[in-house]
Amino acid sequence: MSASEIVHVSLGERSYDIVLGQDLIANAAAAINPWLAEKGLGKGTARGVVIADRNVSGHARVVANHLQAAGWDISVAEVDPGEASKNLGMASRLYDALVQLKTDRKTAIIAVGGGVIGDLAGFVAATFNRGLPFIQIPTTLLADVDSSVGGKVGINHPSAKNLIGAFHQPFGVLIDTDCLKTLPRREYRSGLAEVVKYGVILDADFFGWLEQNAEALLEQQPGPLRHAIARSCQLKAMVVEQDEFERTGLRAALNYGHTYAHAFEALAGYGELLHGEAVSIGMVCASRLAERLGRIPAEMTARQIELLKRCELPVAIPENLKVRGPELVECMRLDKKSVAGKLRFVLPTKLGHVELVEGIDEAEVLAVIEAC
Ligand SMILES: NC(=O)c1ccc[n+]([C@@H]2O[C@H](COP(=O)([O-])OP(=O)(O)OC[C@H]3O[C@@H](n4cnc5c(N)ncnc54)[C@H](O)[C@@H]3O)[C@@H](O)[C@H]2O)c1
Ligand SMILES: O=C(O)C(=O)C[C@@H](O)[C@H](O)[C@H](O)COP(=O)(O)O
Ligand SMILES: [Zn+2]
Repeated sequence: MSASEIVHVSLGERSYDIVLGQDLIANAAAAINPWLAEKGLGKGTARGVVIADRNVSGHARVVANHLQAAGWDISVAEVDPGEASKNLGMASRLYDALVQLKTDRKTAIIAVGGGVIGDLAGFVAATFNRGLPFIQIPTTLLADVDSSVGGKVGINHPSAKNLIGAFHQPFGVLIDTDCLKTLPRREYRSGLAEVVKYGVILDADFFGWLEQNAEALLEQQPGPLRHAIARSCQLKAMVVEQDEFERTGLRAALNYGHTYAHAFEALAGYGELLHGEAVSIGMVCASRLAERLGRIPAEMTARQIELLKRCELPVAIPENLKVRGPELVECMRLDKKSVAGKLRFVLPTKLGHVELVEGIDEAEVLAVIEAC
């Protein structure tokens, strides 16, 4: 077993560590206790609620049993798996559970699961009692490389993704790659889309490395897997440190492909397309849009498509999904990057660099969808 590594996210008093390794959750207190102590929550106050879904109840039990054995007063709240659970109704049921448990401001919310659990539990942690300590224990590749880091938490509105939310940084992120051993293959591939995203938006060398290692990553070879997760976390941390609240436009880079993707997810019905699948198609659309506007050569889109295909991700809208036409643009208008009802897109300029662009003709936006 190799040693853990740490990526630090430097955000003043909201700073935290991402600990990455194997065989970590069975000894979670070793990481979590110091995180609580650093933030002024002493050992004697170790109280927590683990929030998980049914598919990860095994991993949640390992965490809960261990924390209990380590002296914590621990409870577990379980929600139904899947994107359809990331809503106000489920948040409300969790609030009820926290009331029942007499949750106080020193009770830590511990999210054990994928991005749905992290976003939902994080949103509840951000809002209950005006904010509870929050710990992320991701169990999907997507959550390892993206959703557990950076503090965006939230729930979907029926009309648009992540419309209701907050910025609520975790006290720490514990990534145990052994959890991925139980993850279905389709879900694993979905996470690869966000990994490819980092290469396109921030790091041409990393994109090249992914081209060299796509098959090894698909096979979950430990070395390449660990490098992909660590590099993704480093890149996300670097962006979040510079623009935590998405004010300057820098953090918007992480939204590459998401203006299209979020509309696909909402219109198809939450859960039909996995988030990473939608992001994969959305990146192809955004890249084609940049091409149509003369911002990049066709070769750059072709390289992305090739890599995404090798990651066994979709690069075109599936025939059976009714996500084309003007209603798609209406849905996109609800995107949080929009200003005064005008769409803004994250578009590549070259491999490893993107820009936030406004004033794009909607006919171009729609033309790209027809081509996808
Ligand atoms: N906050 C952010 O910065 C951010 C970033 C990216 C994505 N997201 C959000 O994350 C969500 C997608 O996250 P996701 O792809 O992890 O989906 P998910 O949380 O729905 O998990 C995928 C599926 O795998 C199951 N699962 C999870 N871990 C497992 C494991 N180890 N073994 C077996 N089954 C397991 C889950 O029960 C679920 O059915 C979307 O809602 C997206 O909007 C948020
Ligand atoms: O952390 C960010 O910032 C991101 O944009 C990461 C995205 O991968 C993620 O899907 C995020 O939830 C999108 O946020 P939203 O505010 O655009 O809904
Ligand atoms: Zn995403």
